[in-house]
Parts: sequence; C-alpha cells; structure tokens
Amino acid sequence: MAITEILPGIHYVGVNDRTTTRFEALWSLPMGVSYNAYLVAGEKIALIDTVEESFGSRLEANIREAIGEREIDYLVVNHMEPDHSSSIAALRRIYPDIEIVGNAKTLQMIEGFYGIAGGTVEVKEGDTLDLGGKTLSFHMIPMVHWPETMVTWCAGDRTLFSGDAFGTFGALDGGITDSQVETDRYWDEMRRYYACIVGKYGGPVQKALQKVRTLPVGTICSTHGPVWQRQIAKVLDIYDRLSRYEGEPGVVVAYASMYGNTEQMAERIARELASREVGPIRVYNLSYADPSVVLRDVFRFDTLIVGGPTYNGNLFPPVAELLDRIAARGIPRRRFGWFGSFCWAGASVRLLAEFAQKMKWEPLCDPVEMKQGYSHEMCDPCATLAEAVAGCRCGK
Ligand SMILES: Cc1cc2nc3c(=O)[nH]c(=O)nc-3n(C[C@H](O)[C@H](O)[C@H](O)COP(=O)(O)O)c2cc1C
Repeated sequence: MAITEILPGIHYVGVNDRTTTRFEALWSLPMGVSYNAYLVAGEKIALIDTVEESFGSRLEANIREAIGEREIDYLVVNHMEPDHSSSIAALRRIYPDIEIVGNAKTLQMIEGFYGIAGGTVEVKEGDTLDLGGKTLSFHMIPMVHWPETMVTWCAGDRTLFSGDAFGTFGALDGGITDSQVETDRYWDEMRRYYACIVGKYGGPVQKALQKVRTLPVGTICSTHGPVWQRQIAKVLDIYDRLSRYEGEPGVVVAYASMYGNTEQMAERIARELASREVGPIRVYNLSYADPSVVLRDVFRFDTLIVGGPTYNGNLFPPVAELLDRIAARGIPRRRFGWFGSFCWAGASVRLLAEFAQKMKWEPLCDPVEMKQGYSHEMCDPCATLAEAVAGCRCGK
C-alpha cells in the first residue's frame, strides 16, 4: 500500500507549500504549510476538499496517481476558505460530471466565488452519502472559523475529515500521518495556527469539540498538517485548552522601546521574575518579534506583562497593534501587569489600564511608570511587579 493510502481506500492527495511567506498575507510560515485533500474510494469516489489554486495541477497529479483514470463522483466541500476551495473550478473542468456536495451556505459561496450553480448536492446536519462500501455523513461546525464549515465523518473507518479544525502550520516532511513525521515540531505551530486563524472563535470550537467527542474517532484528517492517529488526545487537548482561553503557567513580557529606556524596565522585570523562579518567561520586543509568535504565547500562557513608551500622546504603535490583536480575539482573562514611560505627559500607562478595563482583566498590581531615563531607582517598582506575579503563583 502506498504511503499516501492512509487507510484502505482513503488516499492523501494534498500538497506542500514552502514558498508562500505569509498565510492570509499576514502570518509567517517558517515551516511552510500543507493544503490537505483526501480521496475516499468506495464503489464511487469522493474527493474531500481541494488545495490552493496555484497547486491545482499537483492535486490533479496526486489524484491520478491514486486512482488513475477513474472518475471522481463527488467533491465534498467542508470549508470555503480559498486555500481549500480555489481549485474547485479547475476540478469541475477536469471532471465535468463531478457533483459538488455542501450545505446551503457553502453552495451559495461556491456560486459567489466561482460562478458554479449546477451539479450540486445540498446536505444538512446528519445527512449521509453512500459511496458503496463507504458511507460519509456531514456535521455542521459553524464559525470554526467561517459560517459554512462542516466536518465529514466516515463511520466505517472511524475517520473524521475535520476541515481547518485540528489543523496546524507546517508542511509535511515526507510523512503524512503522525507516526511518520516528527510530531514535536508541530505543537508550537499548532498553537500559532490556532491563535492567529481560529483564536476569535473559542465558543464555536468548544461546540465542535463536544460533537467530535461523541464519535469514536481513530483518524483525524484535517486540511493543514499531519493526519492524526496516535496523538489525537494531545491534539484535542491543545484545541480544548486554547478554545477555553485557559493559559498554562508562564509569563509573556511584551514591550516596545524607541531609545531603550522602557526596554531596560522589561529586562529588569524579566530578571526579577526569574530570580523568583517564575517561569517559563518569554520576552518579546514588539518592534521586531513575529506578531504570530507573540500571539501564540499570549494564548498559551496565563500571565501577560505589557510595556511601552508614550508616543504623541498615545501608545507606541507596536504596543497598540498587539492590544488590537488580543481584543479582536476576545481573550476573556489573563493575569495582567503593565509598565510604561514618558517624558512630559504620560499616556501609555493610562491607556494600558483602559485596555485592561475594556477586557475585564484583573490587574496584578499597580503599574510601573517611569519619567524620562531609566535609572537604578526603577529596580524596586519592577521588583514589586515581579513579586505580584510570583505571589499569585503561590496562591497568595
Ligand atoms: C516621536 C516621539 C513622540 C513622543 N511623544 C511623547 C508624548 O506624547 N508624551 C510624553 O510624555 N513623551 C513623549 N515622548 C517621549 C518618550 O515617551 C520618552 O522619551 C520615553 O522615555 C521613551 O522611551 P524609550 O527610551 O523606551 O523609547 C515621545 C518621544 C518621541 C521620540
């Protein structure tokens, strides 16, 4: 059996993208990304999802390698985001009789994006499609992370085609299933993918998880990253924890600084945290750090300390951008401390306090504010902030 036949009659026909530098024109891709598509072959054949348009010819080649000149009877569209749907029109040209299976919202989007209206099969929650020897059923998971998203369940093979749910950044280095790849490389990429792409939709992800837990899942075929078989419990746990916005113990110190004074406060706070054995500690200079990595760790850890100088009566832009990203994802709770600097009329500390209030986050302690240059006098206030973090750790 070819390595691409992940289970008898279920073929991986996806592709790797190691050239796109920014996913959604926003998020970095240091390990690339895969666009996964699958063939389910009974007496009839269904293709589940497609790939990004520029990789369409590779998808076709992979399909031909798996099933030769046999026709594909159905294209199941779990998710309409163009990295999975933009080869639909090309596929229809290659396989003119292919019937496109989707829910009402999906079919409306297919017409809107690709002008395809006929040759479709509309499905609702729980509907089934008999391929002869394999039966697919369809289950809606709206807003994970678009409104039309659904998953496809193949009960006979205990296999869930989950769309973007349980996906991760990171191309597939030869292997396809989690026993064929080095899984440790993917966990941080999975958190980064979740935080950047799905992070706003914790509630819908929780509902999807409830549905998935009723199924005896043996294989998860998502649209990005490895096929999960051995590590399903860990994957569900990561998605569960992140979608409950449950941080694990750890501190992110995120700051920006034009001339190094606020930076010295950040360094001091981190040193004081470490000397109290608080950890892990991740320190990011927001002018240079990859925003997706910072966001990943804000999702991952339970404590966030943010600092920046006052800039034209406002927050320094890289700090404001981080706060915008956090607010857009509605993270409901973090233990929050903040610090800032100014020269003649401070605003950054006040605006960080307003942010905490807007997010309904509990402040850890009074903020640390510095006028003009950093000096040894700032050590005590920075230590007090670190002490507040350490104090919470001990349950004080
Ligand atoms: C372009 C610019 C705008 C600034 N705007 C303000 C301001 O509106 N109010 C203020 O009190 N200080 C302002 N400052 C001063 C800085 O906030 C202050 O020097 C701070 O300590 C700089 O911190 P840093 O060394 O970490 O960059 C401004 C500085 C610059 C360069």
